[in-house]
Amino acid sequence: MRLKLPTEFIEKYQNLLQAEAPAFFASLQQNMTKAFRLNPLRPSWQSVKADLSEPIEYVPTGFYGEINGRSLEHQTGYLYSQDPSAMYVAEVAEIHPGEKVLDLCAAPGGKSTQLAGKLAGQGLLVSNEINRARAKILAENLERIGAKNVLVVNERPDRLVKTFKGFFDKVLVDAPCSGEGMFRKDPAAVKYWSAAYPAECAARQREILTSALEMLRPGGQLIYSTCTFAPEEDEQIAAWLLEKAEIAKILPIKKWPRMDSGHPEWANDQIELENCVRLFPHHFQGEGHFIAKFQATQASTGTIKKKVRKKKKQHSKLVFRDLTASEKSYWQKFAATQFISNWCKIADLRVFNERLFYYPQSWPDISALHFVRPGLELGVFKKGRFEPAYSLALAQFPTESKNVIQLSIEQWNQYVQGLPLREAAFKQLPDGWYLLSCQQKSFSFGKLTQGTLKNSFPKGLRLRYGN
Ligand SMILES: C[S@@+](CC[C@H](N)C(=O)[O-])C[C@H]1O[C@@H](n2cnc3c(N)ncnc32)[C@H](O)[C@@H]1O
Repeated sequence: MRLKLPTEFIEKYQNLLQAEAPAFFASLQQNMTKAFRLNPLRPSWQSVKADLSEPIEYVPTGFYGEINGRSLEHQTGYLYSQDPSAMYVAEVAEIHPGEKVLDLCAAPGGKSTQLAGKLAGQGLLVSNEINRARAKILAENLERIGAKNVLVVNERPDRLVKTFKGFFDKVLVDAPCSGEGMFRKDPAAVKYWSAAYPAECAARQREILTSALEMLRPGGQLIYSTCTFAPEEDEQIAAWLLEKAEIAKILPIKKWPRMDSGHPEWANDQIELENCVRLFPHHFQGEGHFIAKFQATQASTGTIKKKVRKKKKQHSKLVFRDLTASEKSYWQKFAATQFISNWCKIADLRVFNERLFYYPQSWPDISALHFVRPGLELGVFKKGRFEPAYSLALAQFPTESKNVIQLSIEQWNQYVQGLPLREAAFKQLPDGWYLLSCQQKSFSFGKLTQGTLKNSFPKGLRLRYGN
């Protein structure tokens, strides 16, 4: 179906793009280019079952093509579907394992899952999403890829500053925007658009960025991106950032073939704005993105005077605690039967609401914040026992585990629909918890009792399967 573009949108881009405008408008009527990424956190990730015949040159883990969201490979976090232009943002961030990284506007997690892969389990990723429902989806996506060193929080950016002032090596602001690059994917974005909308979004972006700068360490890097073409939200925001005392300079971004430079003439003519990158759908295979990268000064951050918002309500201080002696023994017993080599030291574990989390002491205390995932959930203590969590199964490889049951693809399909499994062969095995694996991909823990594998697959995820 032909997309009906608003007249003011057409006039605006006719003016800005001049001779290129017809090609730009035509590209918005074309089909989207589908792509996906492989997950380097998984063992043998390069030999996953998927069509890898069209690699994306600027993303080492990226490929053009469509994946099946219900496939074993997707459900066990080997593959992630993502717009090819959105994939360049995390590449630009040039993450090194061990860094402390904030993804401030993170749901549903396209960039966070990529950033977590680049951290390779070292350092810390804090993924924040302001919208609670979206934050839960973000947590699920990060769980699925088996990320161990990620905190998922659900806060307004200004509320994060007290906890994380000057803390991060890198902050990504993939800002809420007027979404002009989403027109092809989501025609509702066209209906939402008005000539005034980019300026409204820009005001919100400035607010978010003000908080982002405060959380950057001196000399750290800020990566700013949008999926819109509006100069008000792109070059003009970059120009505004360049005027900030905290920003030393705008860093050049490598332009691969068909990537455009920023347009200084669409802001204040500062030539440095050419360092930004624009991905236009009439030049580039993808929906469209704008990316800019900034270096913070070596001086300390956090000098900006911000509007102080009134607190709506004081929420109670959440309590993380150390394990009790009996919890320690339940956990140690479970770990001894499961792990070939135990990567969770007791000192790195904390209990919150009877749930056990991998949350090393070196990580900042997030108990004053709303959060969705305070570290990797390992399991829950119930009366006199420990039950391992789904998220631990996704972060644990069959090759690292002692108690594994290998299931066929048919059994996997039944199990993820919530069904128990009964097999004669199970009767030979001792009762207890097993890591369930299919084609060497772990997907859940299951409790075996007298030959029946009870179903422990999370109820909320079961509904998404079925034939
Ligand atoms: C472009 S989307 C992020 C996409 C995500 N980075 C990804 O790659 O999957 C922007 C996100 O910002 C969130 N957001 C909206 N208003 C916000 C605000 N005032 N502060 C922070 N985030 C906000 C939206 O809910 C949305 O999830």
